[in-house]
Amino acid sequence: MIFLVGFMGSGKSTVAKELGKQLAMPVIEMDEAIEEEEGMTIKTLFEKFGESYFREKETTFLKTIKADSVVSTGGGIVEREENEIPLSTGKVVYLQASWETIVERLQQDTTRPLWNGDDEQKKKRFENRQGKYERVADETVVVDGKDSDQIVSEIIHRLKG
Ligand SMILES: Nc1ncnc2c1ncn2[C@@H]1O[C@H](COP(=O)(O)OP(=O)(O)O)[C@@H](O)[C@H]1O
Ligand SMILES: O=C(O)C1=C[C@@H](OP(=O)(O)O)[C@@H](O)[C@H](O)C1
Ligand SMILES: [Mg+2]
Repeated sequence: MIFLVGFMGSGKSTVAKELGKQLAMPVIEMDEAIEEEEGMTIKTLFEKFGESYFREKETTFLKTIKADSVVSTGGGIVEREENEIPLSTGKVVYLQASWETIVERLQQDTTRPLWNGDDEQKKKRFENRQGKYERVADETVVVDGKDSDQIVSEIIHRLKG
């Protein structure tokens, strides 16, 4: 199992697809799976039931993953300490992006419920999570200025070595 972790916009969903292809492993996109189970978008789910409801679903789903796969987690997977147990059953790869990269990529984004409010609030969330990603990571890959092919190659190289 390979878990990709990192802040919103670090490229987990994009990289997971490519990495799965290259390694011929199934890809599990946690947000998509939760959207299917709940029959609504993450955005609507947050609006209707709030963040803690989503976190429950996220933790429950994470625990059910059994197949050897590439898992694209949501950026908030590190918000609950109990998620560290299922994460520790696989290799955790942290896609580390700078604040500038995140802002550039998510400037126009309206789909992520926690990518809202003023910049200071968003940056606080970003800074608060850095140590948490580092804590769960087996490997850290800096993504700034790299395309997904480069990132995928680097992940494969790291996991081999
Ligand atoms: N290596 C990359 N270089 C430039 N843009 C990227 C890269 N990886 C992803 N993106 C773009 O950044 C945005 C967020 O990517 P996404 O894979 O959804 O991240 P995450 O799942 O970590 O939130 C998307 O618009 C995506 O096309
Ligand atoms: O960082 C977060 O708390 C979240 C990140 C999102 O996934 P991405 O990291 O793929 O954007 C999604 O799970 C939800 O909107 C909450
Ligand atoms: Mg994603």
